[in-house]
Amino acid sequence: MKKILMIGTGGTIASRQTEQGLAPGLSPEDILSYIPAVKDVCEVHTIQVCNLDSTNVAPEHWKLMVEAVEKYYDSYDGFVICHGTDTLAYTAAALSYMIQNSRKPIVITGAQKPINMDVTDAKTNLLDSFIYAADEESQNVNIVFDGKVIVGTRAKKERAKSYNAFSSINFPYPAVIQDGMLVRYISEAPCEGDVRFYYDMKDSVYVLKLIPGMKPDILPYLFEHYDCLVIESFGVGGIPQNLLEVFYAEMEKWTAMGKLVVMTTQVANEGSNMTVYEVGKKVKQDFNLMEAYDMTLEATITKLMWLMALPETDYESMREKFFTKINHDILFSKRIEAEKAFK
Ligand SMILES: NC(=O)C[C@H](N)C(=O)O
Repeated sequence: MKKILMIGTGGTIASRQTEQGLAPGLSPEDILSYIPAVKDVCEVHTIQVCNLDSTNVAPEHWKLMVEAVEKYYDSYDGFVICHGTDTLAYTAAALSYMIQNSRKPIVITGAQKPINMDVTDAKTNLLDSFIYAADEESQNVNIVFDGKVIVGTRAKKERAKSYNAFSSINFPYPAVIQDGMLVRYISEAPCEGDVRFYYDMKDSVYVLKLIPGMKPDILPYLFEHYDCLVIESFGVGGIPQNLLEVFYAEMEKWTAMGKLVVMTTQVANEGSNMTVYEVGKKVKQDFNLMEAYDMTLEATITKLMWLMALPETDYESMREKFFTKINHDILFSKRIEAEKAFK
């Protein structure tokens, strides 16, 4: 029987009703006691690294999760992390960069309703997670939620209340769990070589969401105070005319300092392509801007945090690494090649 370590971090799954509203209070052992059927799936031990509503989860807590996985990596066959849903997609993406090439599965799950409620998705999500974690083929970082498996870099919380809170963006669901049975649609070759753990994440990233009529006055502040600016543009990508003058002036300084600007889109599905419209093509040409293409915003942000913390990484190698696929995060390799030719 497989040995799985369950790592508690808090979230609704671990929450109790209090006078101030729902708050995490259950221990991993308490949570586990609600799914006695797990004894037929795998042997589970538990630890807790924090007990937070995931609104409060930050890079320092990702580090605690990575530490727990590394410390117990050789003693267990897989890991199930219980997490709040609000920032679960960020944590799954962050852990995809912080724990790479793991032959053992790291499964992240949570729930929309506490496990101690009569009507809850928590029991199914948790039991499904153990079923997935105990499967021989499972590896790397994945989310198990509402009967679906979502690759760690591909999730987005798209529903605030429903049980099907997460969607897989620009990537298929590799597996589903139906009536306690794992159905795998996509198999991949087992990871070879050693698992790699990373601890440093540089959080000097700002996400600027464009709105119609936005004024350029915020740009100099952002360019001065952050090492990386992710611009959530409209459609396939472009910069509005009225921002351009300030944008160009700041970009000259910014790129000379080796800081990063990455363009992405507010549209959840299908990704960016700045070369389509005049509003995007020229800016991209002039500044050799990076584009997130089909990556999720969560993956884009956490990949940049990971990249910026790597030792002695210059702009060109950061750019190269940003476009290198990790845990299925980016697929538009043809476009990337075109982009290289485009420079
Ligand atoms: N469903 C949930 O888990 C939401 C909760 N606020 C959290 O993210 O911790």
